[in-house]
Amino acid sequence: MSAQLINGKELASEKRESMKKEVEMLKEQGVKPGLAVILVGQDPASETYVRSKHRACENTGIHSVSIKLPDTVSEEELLGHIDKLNEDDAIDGILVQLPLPKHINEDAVIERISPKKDVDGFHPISVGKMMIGQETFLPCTPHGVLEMVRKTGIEVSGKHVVVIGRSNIVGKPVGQLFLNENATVTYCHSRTQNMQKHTKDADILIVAVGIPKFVKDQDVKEGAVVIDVGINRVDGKLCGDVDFEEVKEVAGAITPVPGGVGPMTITMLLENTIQSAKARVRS
Ligand SMILES: Nc1nc2c(c(=O)[nH]1)N[C@@H](CN(C=O)c1ccc(C(=O)N[C@@H](CCC(=O)O)C(=O)O)cc1)CN2
Repeated sequence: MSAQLINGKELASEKRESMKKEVEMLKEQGVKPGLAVILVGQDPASETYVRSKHRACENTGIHSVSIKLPDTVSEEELLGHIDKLNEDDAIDGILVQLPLPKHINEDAVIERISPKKDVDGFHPISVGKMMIGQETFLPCTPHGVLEMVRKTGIEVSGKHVVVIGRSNIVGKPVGQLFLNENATVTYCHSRTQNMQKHTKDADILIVAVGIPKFVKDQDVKEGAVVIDVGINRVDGKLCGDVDFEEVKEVAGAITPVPGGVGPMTITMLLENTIQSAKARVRS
């Protein structure tokens, strides 16, 4: 393997150690950060992520509350739970695990969360502030990607960042965050013509397309940084959107799956919850 391995698990655990100290300091000021996680239905992957979020809170000293609702729950009942959490002074952050069942309007649910507690950074107010570079909660996966690149000592300013994918929770915001850091950003998606022409020109290639091993060695420039946001289960095994075995021979640095972006997603969620609790201290 020629590429440097960007170890998200290690970076995440370093960050969580310093977060523990921040939480201790907040507690000395009489504030225990609190996170509420709402899970609708029984999707096994979502259940795994929610369990990991609660475990991460517990290990960091953050109070966490779990609300589990059946997949038959009405949108109105779900919104009612959010209303109560918006008013709960012990809760600094609220998140609704996505995806939601089809009968529930995801946008309406996200918009019901108070922007002051929007630790997922998905509310239109948070998204708008991020776009114009104002301080706000940043979406966890995109922020985790930027943090990993920075911590690895990779310069972003002036670099060509190519994002494959344009979802609202990863593709679009990750490009915006890198643009805010003065990168030149290109988005590729299912209608992009001659995608390889773009990916081959990337200094930093971020892949969030949801197709197992979509990016091959011939798609990548020698020495490029490759960030794999994909989490796919193939024959019971986890793999990313990048063909790791091939691409590691060409890239300068690469994230693995598992152990790359995933653990950083949860770490940035903890950071947002602590940021929200600090705002509570100031108010
Ligand atoms: N409300 C939200 N819903 C969803 C988000 C989100 O940020 N907010 N993102 C994803 C799922 N997600 C967090 O919720 C998430 C995905 C993956 C991981 C992770 O640590 N993955 C591990 C592998 C774990 C496994 O499946 O065995 C890894 O990559 O090493 C954490 C969080 C969609 N929904």
